[in-house]
Amino acid sequence: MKKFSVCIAGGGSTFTPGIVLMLLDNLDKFPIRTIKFYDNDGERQKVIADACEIMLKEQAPDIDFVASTDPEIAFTDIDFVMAHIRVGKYAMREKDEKIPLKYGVVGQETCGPGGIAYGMRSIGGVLELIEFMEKYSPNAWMLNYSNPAAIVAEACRLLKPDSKVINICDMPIGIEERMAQGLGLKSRKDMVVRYFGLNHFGWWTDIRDKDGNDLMPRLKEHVAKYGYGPSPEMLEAAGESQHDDESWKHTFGVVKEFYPLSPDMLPNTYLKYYFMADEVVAHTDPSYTRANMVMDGREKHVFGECQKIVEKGNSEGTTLEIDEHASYIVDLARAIAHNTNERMLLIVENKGAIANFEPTAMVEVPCILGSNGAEPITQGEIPRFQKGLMEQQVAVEKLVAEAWSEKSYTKLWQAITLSKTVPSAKVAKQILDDLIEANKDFWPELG
Ligand SMILES: NC(=O)c1ccc[n+]([C@@H]2O[C@H](COP(=O)([O-])OP(=O)(O)OC[C@H]3O[C@@H](n4cnc5c(N)ncnc54)[C@H](O)[C@@H]3O)[C@@H](O)[C@H]2O)c1
Ligand SMILES: O=P(O)(O)OC[C@H]1O[C@H](O[C@H]2[C@H](O)[C@@H](O)[C@@H](O)O[C@@H]2CO)[C@H](O)[C@@H](O)[C@@H]1O
Ligand SMILES: [Mn+2]
Repeated sequence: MKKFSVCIAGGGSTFTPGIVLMLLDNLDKFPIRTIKFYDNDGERQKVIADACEIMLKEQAPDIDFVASTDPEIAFTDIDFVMAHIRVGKYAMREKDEKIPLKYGVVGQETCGPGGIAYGMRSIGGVLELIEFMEKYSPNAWMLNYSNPAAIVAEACRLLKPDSKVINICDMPIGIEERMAQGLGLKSRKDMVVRYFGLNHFGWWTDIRDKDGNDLMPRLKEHVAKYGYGPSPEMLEAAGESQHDDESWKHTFGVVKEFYPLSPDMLPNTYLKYYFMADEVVAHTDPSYTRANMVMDGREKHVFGECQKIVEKGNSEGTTLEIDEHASYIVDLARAIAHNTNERMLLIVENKGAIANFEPTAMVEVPCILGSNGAEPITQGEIPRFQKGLMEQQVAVEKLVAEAWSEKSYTKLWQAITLSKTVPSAKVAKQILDDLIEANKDFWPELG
């Protein structure tokens, strides 16, 4: 089998070690000859890279490894770029979350004004990665999961329409893993799903097993009681091994509050930021947001473990784990490399997949993925409620991409005003003006 060369862009990400371990665990399905890391922060990347180099030597000494801040070194002779950058890092995520909260508005990484601010930083970073890939490895594909994926995907459509980029989010995958567990299935892959929406803004309409049996009634019964959280029986059987993070536990469980709003479908968790905005704000500590939790939790853990590996010179006893959940990245790469025609939820241009929705919207729908890229599977017409919500949200996402490209203050003000999370144009302007000040090193100057 051909061996592939992979560049992980955002080598210094907290997700990099888990993804490297996952790639090592899948070498039989996706053989690798080279792994390169690219990051524009060499110091941050070095901690992760030095530890990963040790783990690679232990488990797969034949794989060449390079970590660099030089795009020519990192992007030359590459088959796949796996992109997970965070432009502005956690310091800017913290501002994205805290500035809207000052005005009583949801402060979140990808939803509302925080997601818009992050989008205005990410667009330039991701487009630059595409340019590096196309310059140094023109036949390569980019598998992008840098957030905010909805806005990044729209910017790719608008500004790099012919580039070989696949945009994907792991949230439906994470939720489907929980559904499968609840149903007692071995894997989420034992389910065939129909789903429609925008990224972090969608609904499952049909879920069946491989024999075509309808699984929705059992899932609905569970979600009505526990959201995507575990039932008491599941908790007892699994101990606390589910997702241990309190904040995620809450996000999965709280779905039961808004599921009855449209009980014919199963909603994505992040709809809580739109349907429960007031409660989310009321329950958020504006001086200690999710960014603080992640810096104190995942970032400290991953960087601490990497430092220990480097000091000891081996990975014995490390608590770094294979990110099983990220194996969808191998499925993606294999689908393109081996034309597996796998069915996956991807973020693609609508072009009629949702019949009664804007053809140029970047929607999240099941697709068949092969060596020519993604072919969306038609989801038919969607109801007025979801259509109305999605029309508002897609306009926000398109206005952000246009505001970045045209350097337009007015379009960005319109985008923030239009977000369902924001109460008025006046509040939108106050938030925008604070965000401009905080982002002056990252955003284009707006006129
Ligand atoms: N799509 C999904 O479902 C999904 C799931 C999980 C994480 N993510 C995304 O993955 C990314 C990484 O998350 P994290 O929490 O590990 O962040 P992180 O801050 O730990 O890592 C991001 C890395 O990107 C680097 N970086 C920033 N700008 C860059 C640029 N222009 N060029 C090259 N490198 C750059 C940073 O230096 C940093 O090392 C984020 O965008 C996050 O939102 C997406
Ligand atoms: O607040 P963070 O940094 O922990 O997570 C933000 C990301 O959350 C999503 O990924 C989740 C996934 O949905 C869930 O099932 C679980 O496994 O954790 C993941 C994050 O650790 C989301 O899809 C991303 O886009 C967010 O960036
Ligand atoms: Mn996501």
